[in-house]
Amino acid sequence: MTQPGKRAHRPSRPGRARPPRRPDTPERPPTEDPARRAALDTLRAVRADDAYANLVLPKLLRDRRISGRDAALATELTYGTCRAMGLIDDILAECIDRPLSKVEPFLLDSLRLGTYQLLRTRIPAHAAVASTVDMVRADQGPRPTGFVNAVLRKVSEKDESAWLDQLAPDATEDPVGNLAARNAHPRWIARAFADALGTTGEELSDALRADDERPAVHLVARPGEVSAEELAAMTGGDVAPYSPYGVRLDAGAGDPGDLDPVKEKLAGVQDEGSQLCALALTRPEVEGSDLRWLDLCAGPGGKAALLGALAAINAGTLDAVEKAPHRAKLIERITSGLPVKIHVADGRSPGLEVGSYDRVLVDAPCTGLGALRRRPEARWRRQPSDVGDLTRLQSALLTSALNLVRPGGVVAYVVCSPHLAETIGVVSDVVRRTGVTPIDAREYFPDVPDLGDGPYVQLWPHRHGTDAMFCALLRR
Ligand SMILES: C[S@@+](CC[C@H](N)C(=O)[O-])C[C@H]1O[C@@H](n2cnc3c(N)ncnc32)[C@H](O)[C@@H]1O
Repeated sequence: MTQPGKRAHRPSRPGRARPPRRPDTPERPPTEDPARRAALDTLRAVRADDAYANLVLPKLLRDRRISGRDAALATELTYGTCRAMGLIDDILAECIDRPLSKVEPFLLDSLRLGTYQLLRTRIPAHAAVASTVDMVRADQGPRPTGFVNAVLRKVSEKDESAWLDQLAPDATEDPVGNLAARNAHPRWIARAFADALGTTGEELSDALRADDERPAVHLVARPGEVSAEELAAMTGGDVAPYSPYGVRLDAGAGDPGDLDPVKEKLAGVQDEGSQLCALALTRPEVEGSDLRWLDLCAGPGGKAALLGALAAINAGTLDAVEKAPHRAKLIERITSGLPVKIHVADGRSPGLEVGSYDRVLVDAPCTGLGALRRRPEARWRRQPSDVGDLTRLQSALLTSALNLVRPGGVVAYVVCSPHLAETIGVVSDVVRRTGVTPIDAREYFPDVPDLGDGPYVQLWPHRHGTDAMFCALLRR
């Protein structure tokens, strides 16, 4: 299944044909099977409109007033199907005698949802098949129901482990391909993880498994507003192990946007790894002034809000640069009341005073391979060809940051990816070209274990329970 060149790992996207509109509108809860209907409609939006499941589904659940067990089931089915999409398609391809690209798109969405239920849930096979057939009949009439029924019955003849025994590459000949298949990851991403970890053994398996699990929600307490302990008490969460502002909630804790402290802007939703990388920028000593901070890629503003609150406490300011105007608006909303000035500009030439900042954050655009667990469909959408353009942009942004920071000041280069080209590759190249000095970043992640040999820090879900954030600290 995941052998190189044997089959593309991107799930089939058979066109954008839209199914006939159903009589239900998003404002009226569907009468039958609201959970599966919400999951199916989200899968359709992900396929047809390149939508993000974690944006579409919560809105759809709210609009249709779906809550409780139905909401939990819809979430499990949607995110689970998205995460396992490549594996599901490889299995479906074994059960259908024409290419998946020739299967009517709406039927393929339904088959994917049915297959996920058969493989990875405790829903009885007859219920998984019957509920899928019912939805197909309700949408498309009786004609395709025989086909759907027959395909799902074939899928149900084996469990996931038996399918993997048939489809996964041999573990001895291709350990990376085998682990990729067994943890529903594209092979190139498993390879990138293996390269960053320096192993194709057990730790790679742990990393891929952790990446396939639904993550805990992390909150950040706004410095100066509320402490992590108070936030934990308000939300029923646990104080996070490493960030002094962090709180962790259970993976199934519902929509964190509904929590009062988040609504009242006492707290935000932010991975603990992101908090640690933003804090690492503020921790190395700088001689002299320490009042002017810059965030060069600031949208949507999570780190800018944390840095802005810390700058406020120190009577400093933060300039926040963002290229996309709509994302600059999000920074405006999240940092209102803080000493943050927003510039809609290209960070490569933002028109700011050269050599004038004490600390600069470059939280560069990246593949996001470090946050795949939070974006269920992303692993199948990203392509290896994305990496080259991104590393060129990352290098240019880091070079610009080094130009904007004053001598003796600090730059933090951060990406949410463990891909070596985006991490050590970019930083080593810029260090070589500019002659700046890397600082041992591990010192500024106090009490965080398993940080390797330095000087850069790579966090991991399986080691730290955070996204796989990378952080390099450089002194000009
Ligand atoms: C990884 S995100 C930053 C996340 C942000 N720091 C946070 O914590 O919320 C990268 C951001 O850089 C922006 N961006 C992309 N190219 C840029 C450029 N040339 N100059 C400035 N910003 C850019 C993207 O629009 C995106 O908002």
